[in-house]
Amino acid sequence: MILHCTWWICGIKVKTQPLFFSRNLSPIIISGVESSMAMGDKHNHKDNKELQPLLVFGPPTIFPIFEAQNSHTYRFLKAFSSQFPLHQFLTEQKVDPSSIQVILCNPIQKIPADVIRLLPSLRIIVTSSAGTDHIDLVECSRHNIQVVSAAADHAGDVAEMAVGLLLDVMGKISAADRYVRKWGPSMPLNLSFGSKLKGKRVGIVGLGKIGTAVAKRLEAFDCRIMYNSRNQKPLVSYPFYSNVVELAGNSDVLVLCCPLNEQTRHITNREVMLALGKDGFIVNVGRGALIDEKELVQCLMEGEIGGAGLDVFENEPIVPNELFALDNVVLSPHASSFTSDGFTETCKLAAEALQVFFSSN
Ligand SMILES: O=CC(=O)O
Repeated sequence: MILHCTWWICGIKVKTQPLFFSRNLSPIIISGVESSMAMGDKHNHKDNKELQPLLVFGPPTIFPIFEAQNSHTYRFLKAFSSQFPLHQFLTEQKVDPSSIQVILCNPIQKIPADVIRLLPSLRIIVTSSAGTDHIDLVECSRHNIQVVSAAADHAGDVAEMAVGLLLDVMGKISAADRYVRKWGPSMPLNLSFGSKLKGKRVGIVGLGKIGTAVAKRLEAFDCRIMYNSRNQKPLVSYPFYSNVVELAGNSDVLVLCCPLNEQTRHITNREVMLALGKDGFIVNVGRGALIDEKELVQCLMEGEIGGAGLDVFENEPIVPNELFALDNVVLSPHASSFTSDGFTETCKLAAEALQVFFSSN
């Protein structure tokens, strides 16, 4: 059987094969970090039936990958090439899946059980994310495959994105930007007013490292912080709500920061959004499936909530079309942790993880 990886750039299938070999000549799949920049492109891989690769890494991307010397993938490859003698393939390649020992992936690229079963020599999966919900961990443990998160400590980066999305959607900054770009000399200023963040009641769902970093930053805006998490935290003085509907009912803003698991999937549903109310805002920097996306789209379209700032989506990189037409939504391509500094650190950690693995196994 032949493993065939295809990359997409700006919706165009390119014959670029991001495969290279580690020092013991086991192929490593680079599954490209830029694929997380893929939202908004209609030509996603689901639409393309002409080619049926076994694995499709790198759905349509916004930026050219291999030309851009400062692109994430380029830097990712470079980080590895200082550790391993790499042979990077820039033309279409076919690889025997039984020789693959390593997968490098980001949180958008699902590694389900059937992919794992296709790779009998797979020994380690290194993900650039803190979350591992995109990997079938049960199947990995069944086959003794190590899963490593190489995410740098990016709580601060994610928190900054959360605050940015919130300021943007409440202040209508992106909507205003779109408006000004079409602004002719005779066009009246008719953009509706935004809301201020100062003094708002903010309910944080998941008060871990990221949630705490969000709270700290929002305190500077005189926001009143409250939270929901699995358990009340004894050393935290913010009001605790064990029930998310009640938290929403007492908040002007909900910020979702918790990991995705069976307890948190769709933790924000229509009932929560109705409790938040027509002037309420939601920011999601956790995982798309923390919100029931269909119900979110409906609530946004019907004005049941004021707006949403979303860095994550339920079926990335697919974004519901309805959202593109809405001005009360700000969209970001699961990019909160990809600051330049953070990503450099992640590359280093991923390279170290592989080095440690191969020197001790
Ligand atoms: O999504 C990003 C992460 O899990 O680190």
